[in-house]
Amino acid sequence: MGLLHTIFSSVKPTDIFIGLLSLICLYVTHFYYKHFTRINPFPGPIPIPLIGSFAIFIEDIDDWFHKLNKIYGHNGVYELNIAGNRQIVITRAEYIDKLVNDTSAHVMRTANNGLLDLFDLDNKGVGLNHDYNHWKFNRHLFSQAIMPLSLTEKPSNILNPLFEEMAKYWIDLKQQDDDGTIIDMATWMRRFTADFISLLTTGKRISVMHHYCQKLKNEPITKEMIDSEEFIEGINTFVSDNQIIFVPKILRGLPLIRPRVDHLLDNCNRFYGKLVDIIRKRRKEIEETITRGDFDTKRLDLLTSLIIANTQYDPHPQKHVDPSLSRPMTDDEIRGVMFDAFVAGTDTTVNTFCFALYYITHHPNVKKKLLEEIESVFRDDPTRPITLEDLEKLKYCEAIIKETSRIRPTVSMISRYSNQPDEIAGHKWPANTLFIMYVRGINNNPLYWKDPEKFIPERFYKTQEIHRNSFSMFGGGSRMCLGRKVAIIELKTLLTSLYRKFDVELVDMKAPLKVETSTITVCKELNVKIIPKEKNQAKN
Ligand code: HEM
Repeated sequence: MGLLHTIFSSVKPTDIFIGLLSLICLYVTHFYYKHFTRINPFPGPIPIPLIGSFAIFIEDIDDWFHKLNKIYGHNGVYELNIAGNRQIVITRAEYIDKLVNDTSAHVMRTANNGLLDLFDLDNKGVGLNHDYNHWKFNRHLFSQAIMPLSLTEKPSNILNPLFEEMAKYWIDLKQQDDDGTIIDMATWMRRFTADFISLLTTGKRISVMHHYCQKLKNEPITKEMIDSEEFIEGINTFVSDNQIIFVPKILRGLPLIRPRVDHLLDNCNRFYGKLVDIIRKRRKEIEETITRGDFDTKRLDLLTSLIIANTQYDPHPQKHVDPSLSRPMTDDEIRGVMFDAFVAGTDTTVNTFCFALYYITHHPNVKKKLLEEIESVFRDDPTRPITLEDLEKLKYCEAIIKETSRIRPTVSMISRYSNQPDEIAGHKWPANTLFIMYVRGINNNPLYWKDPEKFIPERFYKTQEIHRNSFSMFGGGSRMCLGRKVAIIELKTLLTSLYRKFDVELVDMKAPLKVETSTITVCKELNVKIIPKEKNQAKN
């Protein structure tokens, strides 16, 4: 004790300061030594210790990637350091082949050194699940529940009346002397897709569109209105700020980061609670219908399919070679999958739809061709419900959706994490390397696309001329989007329904798209004027 006391009492504040300074110098020297002696050095911004590239905290991440692509991406690979993690960004189609098509090696999406476990996402659901066995089990059951749905008229049977309902609200909101209604399409679509996914997954609606309309009409606030707005808020907050989940644990306590983590955590826990409530209620309803003997296995929604999968009530019991896939799901596992359905299945469609609308309104020739196609398919009755057969015929509409996703993808960065040594882009990489496929860069690379900045849906008619892997809307390989078929049905139905009934004008033709990127590029606002067709024709 005496000796320790003597040592500490002889330490002066300047000694502590010098000690700390030496430690920092050592850390910084070590950081840059590692940086400048790294394997396969590729061009990219010089990182700052601990932080990496500071720009990520101040710029829109997609715009920043786009800018870096122009400066460093000429040879198809550049690199970044984000919060101490090296990321290899791939911008050439030929280099991503192995990442998307080698289904066995590149299954993981992240290094899992961030806060995934704090948010209970590291081994839950599908999208961010880092535990291979849990991911495989969840993906298998999610796919088994959603894929057959997309081959039936079920999505269309939900979408048709839901659009009619939304159209009624818009007309209802029109001022008497106006020829149309000015709406923020992004806000409406967020509500439409949430109602759609809720009906598709649970068979029940959350009526967010209805409550939003009540709010716009200044009707008295009810508990249902608050509940449904909270539901939307739960999805929106996660979509807008989920990047914070990838911040390394060591940085969590920093003053700029802690409040964002706490806010998102609070939001997630509330949203998880709502989903668990829905699942428990449905389990109870199923048990009651089974006891009464009127359980209907024909009208299954996604949630019911997940609850009864691999139980004696499963109408399509499957024998698996892999016995780990044959057990029923727990409520907690179903909650993870339902969370993905709402988070991955709503905003992606909203943004693609809003971007498409923006491009259509800026390209009268494209709009004209779309209207002609709609006219030719619905010549018999322009007001009848849209069927799967109609959607098959709407080829130009599909080309517009693809061209929109090429020029302005809503998911512009897709990651793959290699936990074993690997060879990518002609270089050998050690285990634990994170690769980012920069979709926007590849989709707009003049090597594969003539005049990439021009909006030309006709490109997608000549599929044989499209360079392999040069267009990615739904990713690829074993982690390819599970909702891709539903998404295309939804987008085609929405565009067709909208242009059958209304004409659409942008409120400000000069304004650029208002976007913000987290892991996806979100359309913040799209103000449009919706003019009912009869009125517009009368005016012309
Ligand atoms: C226009 C709409 C959509 C777009 C652009 C889109 C895009 C994507 C992309 C790029 C991925 C990553 C694929 C990869 O890593 O290779 C993905 C994953 C996923 N998507 Fe979609 N998606 C859309 C709609 C939907 C819908 C409607 C659902 C469900 C209802 C859905 C569910 C999922 C799920 C669960 C994953 C994670 C798959 C996994 O990690 O195994 N998506 N999506």
